[in-house]
Amino acid sequence: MERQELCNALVDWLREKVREAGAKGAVFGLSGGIDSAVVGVLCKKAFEEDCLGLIMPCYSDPKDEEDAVRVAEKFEIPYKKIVLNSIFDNFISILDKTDNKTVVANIKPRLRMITLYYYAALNNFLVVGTGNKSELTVGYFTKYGDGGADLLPLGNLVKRQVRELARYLEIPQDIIEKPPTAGLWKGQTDENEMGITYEQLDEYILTGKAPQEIAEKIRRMNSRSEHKRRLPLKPPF
Ligand SMILES: Nc1ncnc2c1ncn2[C@@H]1O[C@H](COP(=O)(O)OP(=O)(O)OC[C@H]2O[C@@H]([n+]3cccc(C(=O)O)c3)[C@H](O)[C@@H]2O)[C@@H](O)[C@H]1O
Ligand SMILES: Nc1ncnc2c1ncn2[C@@H]1O[C@H](COP(=O)(O)OP(=O)(O)OP(=O)(O)O)[C@@H](O)[C@H]1O
Repeated sequence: MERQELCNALVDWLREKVREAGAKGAVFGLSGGIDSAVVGVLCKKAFEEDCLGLIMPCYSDPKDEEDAVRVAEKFEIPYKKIVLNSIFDNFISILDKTDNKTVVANIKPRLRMITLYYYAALNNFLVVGTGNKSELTVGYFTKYGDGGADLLPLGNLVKRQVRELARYLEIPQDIIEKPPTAGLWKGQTDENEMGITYEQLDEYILTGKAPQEIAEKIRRMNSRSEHKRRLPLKPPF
């Protein structure tokens, strides 16, 4: 599909799904990264003023917050900033301590999910998530954290296609080129943590081609994360 055609189709799809739900708009987290910038611009095109970008720093890099504000202002996306630092601190202070940084870091996307659903209910909006096909394929998201959403407009696009769409939408170049990161701890990057590059992952998803070792790793990650892409299991009786 041509980029313009794809953009229009996604905007129409968002409107249709929101209308079918009896809702009137969309709320989404604006992180300062490319995925949420694309989602924000698509939602603005679909719902005009009936959309809301939430900027929710939780000990996040201040540069990301600046980038999120820059996107919101450039595209006139209504936005609100909600700092989650103190609720995060309070929350971990009542939990058992652990050295497992992923377990602790996953609280951040889950606090954002709670905040997004609060504003969704307040405004009769749906929560629009930013997950793309590359992340979904290998389960690179927090279950019921950033994975908790009502609609995933980028869910059938690999990261490379999201970048193409971002260029078409005129997302600032430096945001398109930032190394993708979940921002859960200092220095984290998606590619380092996953142990594969988006180029390898996207190529495998689109063509089935990858060096054997990489293909096996992707298949393993896909199979281990199956539980994140389905509803919780229930007994068959
Ligand atoms: N077989 C199974 N059947 C049913 N449930 C199963 C299960 N295996 C684990 N689980 C459950 O899943 C939990 C583990 O999943 P989860 O809590 O998500 O934890 P986990 O997958 O370990 O961590 C999330 C990963 O996503 C990354 N991330 C997070 C947020 C945003 C982004 C991004 O770039 O956008 C990336 C993050 O850096 C980390 O590597 C277990 O604690 C367990 O409750
Ligand atoms: N500080 C934040 N404020 C608001 N929303 C956030 C923030 N951090 C993450 N999110 C939300 O969670 C989603 C997952 O973001 P994350 O930063 O983990 O990686 P990503 O998948 O590379 O997305 P992006 O390219 O938008 O940063 C974001 O797209 C955004 O919707």
